Amino acid sequence: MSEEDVLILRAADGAQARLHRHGGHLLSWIPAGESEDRLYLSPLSQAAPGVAIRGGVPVIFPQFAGEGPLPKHGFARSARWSVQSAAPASATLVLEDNAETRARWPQAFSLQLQVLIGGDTLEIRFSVRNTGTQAFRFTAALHTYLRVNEIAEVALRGLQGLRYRDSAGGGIERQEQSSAVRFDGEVDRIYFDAPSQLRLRDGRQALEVRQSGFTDTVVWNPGATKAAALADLPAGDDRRFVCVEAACVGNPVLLASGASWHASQTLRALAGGDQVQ
Ligand SMILES: O=P(O)(O)OC[C@H]1O[C@@H](O)[C@H](O)[C@@H](O)[C@@H]1O
Repeated sequence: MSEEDVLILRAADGAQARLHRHGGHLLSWIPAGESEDRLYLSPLSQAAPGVAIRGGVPVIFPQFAGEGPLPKHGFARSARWSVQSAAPASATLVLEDNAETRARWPQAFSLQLQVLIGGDTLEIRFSVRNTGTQAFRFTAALHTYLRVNEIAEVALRGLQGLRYRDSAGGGIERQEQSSAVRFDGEVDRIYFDAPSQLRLRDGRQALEVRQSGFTDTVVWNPGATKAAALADLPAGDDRRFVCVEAACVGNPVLLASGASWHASQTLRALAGGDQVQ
């Protein structure tokens, strides 16, 4: 990955983050007082044109997965973003429509991704402005790869009772029965009308995952078999992350000409994962 396109954030309290202009991609986040990354980033990631970085926080826009005619997960994650501002503890990146995006999707838009760090918290604010003369619809997500020590020890709480689409199980709709989602093989689910707060624990450490403006939460881990087919993931690294994605999939957003849509995902590092339920 070309280092000249990487932005480094450092808060006065020691929190750190790194972003890449390719995809407007958050690569890394280390909370204050910690020494290890809370995000997973594949060492085989590439930031090449048309390719998405594997790990960190890919920005999915204007189409989640295969929910429309565009290439999987849309084009924002592999487009080159501009830096609007960068301060020690925050940065704002922007992507506007251009000849390349209009060739794929004939809409005028301005995307803004703002990353703020400090203490135990990372906030990612995402906004979409319709700068054209006609309304458009989109689906979107912040496809966050959370680093975990061992996937078998992971429990994700807060989804019990929710309706979800089981994408790994033929797209059937089910209702979550368990108080904690656990990972034993492929998990690929879109939880609809998700709560604003979830908790992820993996034995050693825990995280609070909040979202606002996004209506759904996608939970994904490829499991060993599907991971083996991902050329940009080292063998065994499917055990080192779980994606908890703040998303809008079930009800695409309809954005009128001149209107803006705002959403965010916030991560808070919690110490002592074993004690956290
Ligand atoms: O390999 P990609 O294109 O980054 O997609 C990763 C995964 O992204 C998730 O959001 C989807 O639910 C999965 O179905 C998909 O496999």
